[in-house]
Amino acid sequence: MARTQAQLEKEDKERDLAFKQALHGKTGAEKQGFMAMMGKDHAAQKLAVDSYFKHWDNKASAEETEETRKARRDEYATLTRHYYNLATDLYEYGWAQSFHFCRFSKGEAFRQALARHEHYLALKMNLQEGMKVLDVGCGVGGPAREIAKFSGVNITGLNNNDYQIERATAYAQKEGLSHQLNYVKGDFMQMSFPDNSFDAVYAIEATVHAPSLEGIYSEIFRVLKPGGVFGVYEWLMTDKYNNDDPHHREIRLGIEQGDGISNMEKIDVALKAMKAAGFELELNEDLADRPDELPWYWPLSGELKYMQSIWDFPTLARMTHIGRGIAHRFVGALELIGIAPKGTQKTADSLAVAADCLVAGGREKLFTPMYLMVGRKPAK
Ligand SMILES: CC(C)=CCC[C@@H](C)[C@H]1CC[C@H]2C3=C(CC[C@]12C)[C@@]1(C)CC[C@H](O)C[C@@H]1CC3
Repeated sequence: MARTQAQLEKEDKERDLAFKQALHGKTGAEKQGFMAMMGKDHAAQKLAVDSYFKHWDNKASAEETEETRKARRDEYATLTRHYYNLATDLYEYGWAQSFHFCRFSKGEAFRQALARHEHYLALKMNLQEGMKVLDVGCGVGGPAREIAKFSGVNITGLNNNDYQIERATAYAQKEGLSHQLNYVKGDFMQMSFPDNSFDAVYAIEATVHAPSLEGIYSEIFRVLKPGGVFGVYEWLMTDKYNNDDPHHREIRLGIEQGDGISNMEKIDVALKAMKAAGFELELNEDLADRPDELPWYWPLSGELKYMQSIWDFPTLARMTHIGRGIAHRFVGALELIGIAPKGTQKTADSLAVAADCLVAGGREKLFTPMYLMVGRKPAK
């Protein structure tokens, strides 16, 4: 079916900052994970919940229409911003400060594996000390801090969510990395940076939030200096994904709704988008296809037999069905008595659906969160 191009949403940075202040108050720099979740403004949280879930409630994959999907793409920026308004604390509580998946090696601790995935991208992009680098969709800055330490580069983190920027800024300060890192609020489809600004740009599991891959890759191409390099871990449906198969569609929609994604594409679309944007593709590989003994999705599958370090138990236990069940019911009870804001359990349950669909997508090889592409902007 022919697709109408998504409109870009009009930015309003003052409105977004005021909303961040209203919803998150002082939780941004002062509270962590679970405690931060309890400190939200209830009315503002309701607005974020309604604004996010209006795109998903009563819209099952079997009845999904192109109009429904277009409405999500048209509101990609608001949809993603509110998703992270709702999900950031849960991510930090139940995962880490690096919001991405990774490959796992035997004997390797969870955080070490996350960091290795970040180092691997820096290596493949050949990042060198002193380079001016852009991190597109930087989350709370876990990867930027690691890559800044690993490669000695200076990184600008771009993010459309003020709450994440506040947290990323506080973490950078705490780790004494403020001289190498700075954060900018903005929509990655319409960046405020001039043409030819950066030596390198990377995006770790972030550009999937764009309404169009060609749109985001073209914008990245624009801000890269000639000869500059772009490296990305992309979330994509594989060639095995069949859009006419109801089971496949259910998995894709489950991932999209629980992960704030307006439109997830297949591998061939991403490859064409890189070319159309003007990149010379130097590397493309689905890292999920490597014959690893420990699959990338295992922490979400709750298979603790794969755990490599006993010190990981407190984090990994939270991701199991039991761990999730206890935490989600607990926040549900707090919601009932008015301590947690309304919608906390709904958000957590939606993440749990996403987790199951991510695992199913991984097991059935329908989905990858680590399609690696490295492209270069021609020097002339
Ligand atoms: C959304 C994108 C593009 C990237 C984020 C990838 C992952 C870091 C997240 C995807 C699903 C998330 C879930 C959790 C943490 C972060 C993810 C793995 C939880 C484990 C957080 C704690 C909750 O109780 C359950 C969540 C399940 C999904």
